Amino acid sequence: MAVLLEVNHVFKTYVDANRSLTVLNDISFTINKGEFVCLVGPSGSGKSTLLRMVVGLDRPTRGQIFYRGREVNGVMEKMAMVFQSFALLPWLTVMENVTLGLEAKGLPRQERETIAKKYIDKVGLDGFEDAYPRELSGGMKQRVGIARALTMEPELLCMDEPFSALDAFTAQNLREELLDLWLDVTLPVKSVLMVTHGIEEAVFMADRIIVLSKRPARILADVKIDLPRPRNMKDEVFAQVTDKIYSLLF
Ligand SMILES: Nc1ncnc2c1ncn2[C@@H]1O[C@H](COP(=O)(O)OP(=O)(O)OP(=O)(O)O)[C@@H](O)[C@H]1O
Repeated sequence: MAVLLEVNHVFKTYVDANRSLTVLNDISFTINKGEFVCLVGPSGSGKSTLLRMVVGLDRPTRGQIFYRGREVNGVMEKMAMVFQSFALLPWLTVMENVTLGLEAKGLPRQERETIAKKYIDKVGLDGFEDAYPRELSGGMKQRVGIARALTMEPELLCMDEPFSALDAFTAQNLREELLDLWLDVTLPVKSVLMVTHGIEEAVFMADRIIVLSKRPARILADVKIDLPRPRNMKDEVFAQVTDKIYSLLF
């Protein structure tokens, strides 16, 4: 199976004038083409730090991260990020927010808007192109965040707690839609790496769950989730798998 991402003995220590804080302690794993991988762990264990390094927004103190064999050093093509806080610019419309990354790439306006429209439609925001973020619900704002990431046509979509700011009903709808997007063969997204606090969410979505220890984080387990899809959170086996992950953490 093709390896997309390789995280190789990564350490991260934050150093400032008064202290040094080791957050990640020798993290290694790979993500294959086609996999949906969730990263879970206690608060402050360095999950967001790891994700930021994967997409090139930060650098390991030691160790290396490779994307298709090329070392990640700065933001790379083929990867895009969706943030918990949506990260929308309030003074821009949906269309303008979605085209931001394409603008940074220097694409002409017409082309930007054609690509953006495709993904605005894919996430169900057709008709909201001229709306401003303040006019949107939380779920719609995150749809904008997802559409913006998709315009980068990533193979690996990285997501940092993308549903945790949403109400339960909206979050579940978006989880199911995200799985549809991941399985949609017309889209470039092949694999997903998602950080989450929710063990149930991870078991619902992932092929594999990587469990981190408390800080400085090591990998406690890399658990394959073999449940058939679509998964049902009310199933007995679902509860058993969820309990197994909880027991690793608590
Ligand atoms: N730029 C930074 N400078 C110094 N310390 C930082 C920086 N970014 C994060 N940290 C610290 O590193 C630790 C890990 O943070 P991180 O956000 O990666 O954890 P997390 O597992 O994603 O947490 P949570 O689940 O609460 O979101 C925290 O103690 C945080 O305060």
